[in-house]
Amino acid sequence: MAGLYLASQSPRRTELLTQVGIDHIVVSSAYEEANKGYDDPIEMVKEQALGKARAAVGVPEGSIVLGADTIVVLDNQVLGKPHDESEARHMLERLSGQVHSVITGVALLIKGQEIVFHNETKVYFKKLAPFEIESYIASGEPMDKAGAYGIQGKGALWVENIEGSYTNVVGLPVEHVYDELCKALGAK
Ligand SMILES: Cc1cn([C@H]2C[C@H](O)[C@@H](COP(=O)(O)OP(=O)(O)OP(=O)(O)O)O2)c(=O)[nH]c1=O
Repeated sequence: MAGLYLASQSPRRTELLTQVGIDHIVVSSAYEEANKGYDDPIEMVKEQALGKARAAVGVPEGSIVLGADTIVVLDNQVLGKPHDESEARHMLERLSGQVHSVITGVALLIKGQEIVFHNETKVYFKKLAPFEIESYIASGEPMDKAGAYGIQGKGALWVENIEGSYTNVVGLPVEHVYDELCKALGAK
């Protein structure tokens, strides 16, 4: 297989690929994310993922490139990464006791094709007490994560149930990526 280049600075995405044995090289992307101006959250994450993949830096000709973008959607409103602690607090207060979706858009540039897809997971959140939100914010965990929580960290305490892919919530639906890679390479 041609080399796979992951155009992402997210430590979770490279960890997930490594965990399932998909060899890859991490590179940066010159793409500037812009979460505004989209009516449809699914179109938005797909566009952002494609933008990140297309703008991957230092990728040799003929390589496979992977870009991804993850958001939380609650009541048709998009929650991205919080800009500051007060935004993180506001997001967690809104997620408390509710069901939300985590949507990841994925773009694969492979053999001259652009394969773009998304994956959606429903997440059922417990009710959070104010002291829990405050200590979570103090831990610093929310700040680089869509919706201000990490299911793979302390946020796991608040997740009652999920419907769909767990790895999708963490930032990359590896089972879906694997299937698309196999299809594109004619391996399965
Ligand atoms: C909901 C949720 C999100 N996240 C993370 C995954 C993503 O890294 C992040 C969403 O931000 P993204 O903009 O998708 O990704 P990123 O900025 O971290 O990395 P890059 O653009 O370079 O690829 O939220 C978790 O780690 N756990 C969770 O439970």
